[in-house]
Amino acid sequence: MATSETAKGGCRRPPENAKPWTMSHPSAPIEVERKFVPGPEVEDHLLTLGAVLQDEMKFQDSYYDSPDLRLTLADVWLRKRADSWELKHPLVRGARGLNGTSTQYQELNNEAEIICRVSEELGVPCPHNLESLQLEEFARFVTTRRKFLLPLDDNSNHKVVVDLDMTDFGFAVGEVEVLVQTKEEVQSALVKVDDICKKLGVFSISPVPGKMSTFLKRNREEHYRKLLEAHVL
Ligand SMILES: Cc1ncc(C[n+]2csc(CCOP(=O)(O)OP(=O)(O)OP(=O)(O)O)c2C)c(N)n1
Ligand SMILES: [Mg+2]
Repeated sequence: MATSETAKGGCRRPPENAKPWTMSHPSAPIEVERKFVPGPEVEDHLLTLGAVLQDEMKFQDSYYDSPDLRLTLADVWLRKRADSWELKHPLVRGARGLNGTSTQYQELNNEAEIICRVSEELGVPCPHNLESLQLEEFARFVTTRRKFLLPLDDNSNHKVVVDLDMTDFGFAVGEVEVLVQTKEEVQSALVKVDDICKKLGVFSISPVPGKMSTFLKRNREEHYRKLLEAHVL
């Protein structure tokens, strides 16, 4: 996480000849994830697989976009979780993070990098802080999460995390997630995520809606419709 000095002290711009949206970022992990509908027996199945409850947490997410929804229509998701800014975007600019029934997004947690990426997407010069971009909050909700960690197996060195989430608008969803550092690792992470979903008995052949998609469907119909039209959700 950037210190506020880093964030306010100016953007670290990429080199002139770089195309940052199409590069891999050594510091930015790629989240490979599959959502599922959690049944009443899912925790028992997790324990049978040797998972341990790593954490129980409650956090509020606030999501931001420009008034013309330019970020989310490009499948770029800017949020403030607790006091930290976070950005998720597809691995290649113009592509989508939803690939079949799983998702792959690069995650940024460094505030200076986030500011530059957001301003790049908006087509404006990179400012010193996000507030200057006059983004608007379009969603805010609280999630209660039980985070399970699965044991490493012999065939894969991927750390698999399973989150069981419940939102303050009464929506429950589960996620099987692996973080990798390079695009080359994505395929094997996908295999691992699918394998765990099958072992948990939660493998679905169609995409399972997440918290955001459900929030927008219930609260921001027009925004939801535009994202469907743009094939973002
Ligand atoms: C199935 C599916 N999920 C997300 C998207 C796109 N998208 C919508 S909102 C959004 C941002 C939130 O990502 P998600 O993993 O759904 O939320 P959460 O579990 O709270 O974040 P974590 O704690 O794992 O970092 C994305 C990527 C999509 N198109 N399809
Ligand atoms: Mg997630």
